[in-house]
Amino acid sequence: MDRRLILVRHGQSEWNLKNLFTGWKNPGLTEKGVEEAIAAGKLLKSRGYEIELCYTSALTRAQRTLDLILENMDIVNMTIIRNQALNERDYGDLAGLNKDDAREKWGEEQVHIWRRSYDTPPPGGESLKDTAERVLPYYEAEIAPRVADGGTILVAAHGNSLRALVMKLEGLTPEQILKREIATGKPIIYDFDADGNVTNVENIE
Ligand SMILES: O=C(O)[C@H](O)COP(=O)(O)O
Repeated sequence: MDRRLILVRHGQSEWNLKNLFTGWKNPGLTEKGVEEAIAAGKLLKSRGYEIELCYTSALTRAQRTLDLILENMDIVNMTIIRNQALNERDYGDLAGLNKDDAREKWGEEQVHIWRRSYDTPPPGGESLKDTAERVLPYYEAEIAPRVADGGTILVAAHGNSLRALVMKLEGLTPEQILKREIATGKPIIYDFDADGNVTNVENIE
């Protein structure tokens, strides 16, 4: 029996394009973001996956990405569970600021620490650790049991909510997660054994 989890970061958003910190703000997808989501759907369809259930965040860019993926897999009547536990990390006071302007103001290194370190939060926002502390309990309580039931579960979420999950699923250290980037619209596929251990990881494009 397959026990599979597919993670996809939303396609490029309007604020990704403008290079703005986004977090819990709610911009839509750009045309490129729509194309990325369509391509992800076609790719997953070509693999022949039968999706049992889908999860996404409370934010439009992830929801729309999931809708486009399902549409392009020719899937209708899918159960989609939306929960803000899967939202992007809250970027706090940085939300809406330009990332290059922030580098000029606070320096390259400080901004990199806010964006990629494990436990240093941006001012007024969530660190990756804080993000993991809401993503992982939700994953353990709601998603992991469904994966264990068998079939393929699809999650469309965000760069940092997915980094929190990837860190756990791949057993990465805080140093290793610092370097991990999650590309928009590129599925990451995990297979599990009956004991819930990851047996295979595949990045497809
Ligand atoms: O919330 C955001 O600004 C981005 O989607 C992710 O940001 P990051 O690349 O700084 O983690």
